[in-house]
Amino acid sequence: SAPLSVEDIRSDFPILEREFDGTPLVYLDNAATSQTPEPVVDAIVEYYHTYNSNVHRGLHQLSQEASIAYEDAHDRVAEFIGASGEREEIVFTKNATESMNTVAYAWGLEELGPGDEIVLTEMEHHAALVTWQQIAKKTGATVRFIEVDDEGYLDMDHARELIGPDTAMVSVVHVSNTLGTVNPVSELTDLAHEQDALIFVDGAQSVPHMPVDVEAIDADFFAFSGHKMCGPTGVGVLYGKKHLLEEMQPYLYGGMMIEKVTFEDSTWHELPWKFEAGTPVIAQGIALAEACDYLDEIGMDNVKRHGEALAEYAHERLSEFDDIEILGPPADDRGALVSFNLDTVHAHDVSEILNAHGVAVRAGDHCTQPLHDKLGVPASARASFYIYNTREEVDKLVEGLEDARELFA
Ligand SMILES: Cc1ncc(COP(=O)(O)O)c(CNc2co[nH]c2=O)c1O
Repeated sequence: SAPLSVEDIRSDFPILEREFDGTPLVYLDNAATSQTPEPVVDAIVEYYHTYNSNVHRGLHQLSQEASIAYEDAHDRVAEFIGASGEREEIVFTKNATESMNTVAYAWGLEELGPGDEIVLTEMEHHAALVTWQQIAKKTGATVRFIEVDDEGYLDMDHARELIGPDTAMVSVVHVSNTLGTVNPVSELTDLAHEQDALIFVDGAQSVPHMPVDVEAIDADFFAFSGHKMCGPTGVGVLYGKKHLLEEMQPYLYGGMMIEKVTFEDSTWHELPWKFEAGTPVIAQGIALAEACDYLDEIGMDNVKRHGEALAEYAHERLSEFDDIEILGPPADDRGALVSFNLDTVHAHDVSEILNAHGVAVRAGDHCTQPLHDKLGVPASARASFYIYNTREEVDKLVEGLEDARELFA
């Protein structure tokens, strides 16, 4: 694909023209949520303007149109991540968190028991860590954590030690939303499968930012959110290998997910509808398919290259300060984000002062409290990049930090 034209891309995001009392917005909080391009907004508006209807093949024209668009959106998302099973391997949820809970309840609650082990990493997002921690408490299973080293990499020797015959599930974040570490998910998948364990990959920070081929990785489950990849809030994706989703029982019951209901019992609809109880995320799912088109038009290799280049530049600029501690791997070996702390200034104050410069970063624990505890920091500030950000915006970040330093000197 042709090299990424940031100027052309920015013209698709009117929000980026916002100013606060004359100070232009510099949006660097993309790991929390990305902005939404006009074609995706237009897809939502077109749905509500022209074919809004409930799905599952009502006999009238509107429902037929909405049903086909919603069902086809599953196929489009499958294609985006290399799932050859198409819609049968793609469940639309409301977000990555719900996708992870779906497997934890529909598989974990049924399959796990005392003696079984769930292997996580110390850098997991709460969406995985708390979910598996609580399922372990309900089932008597044990959660274990692969250690993270001082550079923010997984200790793979420890991984090989932990993943063993008692391991039932490995759950690993593909790209850490705090450290920017890109984990070796193919290697971890091999380690899990050697022990007849399953692996769940949290792709919330990878699917939006790089080419992902779930079958090349051979992950059993993969989760991500539409709102981090130019889609709307309200739609997440659970990819699961077809045979696993076939074997799993639903954990949310109601309409749409059934085949036959009697007063005594019920049978379930085919995949993926078995896992989509009630009226689904229709407009959001259709818009997510549009977001896949938008990103593929740019080219995921370009998206990856652009985000990593900005993170590398930010890392280099921040490294000019001897009072800034950067979390995670070196500049040239990370995803599209940089978390850091400015000595003497709490991350929240950094974020406040950056906001006064129009710069939007996230400050806090980024839903990785145990990791921050391990690192010995209560919080961090995080700049995270996407397709519409520029080097000049990184420079604005640095200017804001220089102001923060002076204010708190
Ligand atoms: C690695 C990772 N996993 C799971 C989630 C959950 O996604 P959700 O269900 O759509 O919320 C996030 C969201 N991370 C962040 C959300 O806000 N700031 C963040 O860093 C994430 O970064």
